[in-house]
Amino acid sequence: MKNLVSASLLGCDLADLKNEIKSIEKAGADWLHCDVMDGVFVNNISFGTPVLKCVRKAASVPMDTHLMITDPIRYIDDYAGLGSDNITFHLEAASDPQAVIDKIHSHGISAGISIKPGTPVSEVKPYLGSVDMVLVMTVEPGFGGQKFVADTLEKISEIRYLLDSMGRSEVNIEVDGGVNGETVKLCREAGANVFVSGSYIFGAEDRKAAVNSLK
Ligand SMILES: O=C(CO)[C@@H](O)[C@H](O)COP(=O)(O)O
Repeated sequence: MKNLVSASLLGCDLADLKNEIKSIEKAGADWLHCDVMDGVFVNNISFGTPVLKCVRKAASVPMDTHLMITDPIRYIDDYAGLGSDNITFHLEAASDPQAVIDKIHSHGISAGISIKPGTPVSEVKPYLGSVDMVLVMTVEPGFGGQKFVADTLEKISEIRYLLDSMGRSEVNIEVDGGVNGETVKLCREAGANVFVSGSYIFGAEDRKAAVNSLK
């Protein structure tokens, strides 16, 4: 399975967004990871539709939208409509996760489901047959620059095992939080193939080398 790097815009200089997008695309990022936070599901507020519309115009690579918001079904039409290629929502934030997956799919785009470090695999298992990606948070969602939580590796292996047993090996497993040149190896060994990175790649002197080290 191909390794992909999804650059988290939360780690860039937001006052220079267009140039930052161009720079990280030139460095080889495969996707742009856009963290939408509502200050309720997580203790932080980031950006929303007005900013992502501008990101879509400035970017050439797929937009990987990560909704860290309560009751995400309310906003699927908006984030699909502005040009997201994938929308990932949190299992913990949705009263009917299957309805959210179906709504994302009704727009003809990829659907991801995410779990926080404390959420067991058993809770996401019922949805493994219908999602295109599982995002395992490797930090508590809300802030960039945190330390990788190694306990999450076991969950990645378990999800990869379940997907393989179901004949769904093509489903991506994405990891997000504290991903760098070292922790990426552990994630890959456990079965992840999409690596979200903010501070490690945007903070690097040589962004191309940093992106390559993740691939
Ligand atoms: O979703 C989040 C945080 O909630 C992430 O996408 C972070 O933005 C990743 O940042 P680093 O840990 O790579 O600095």
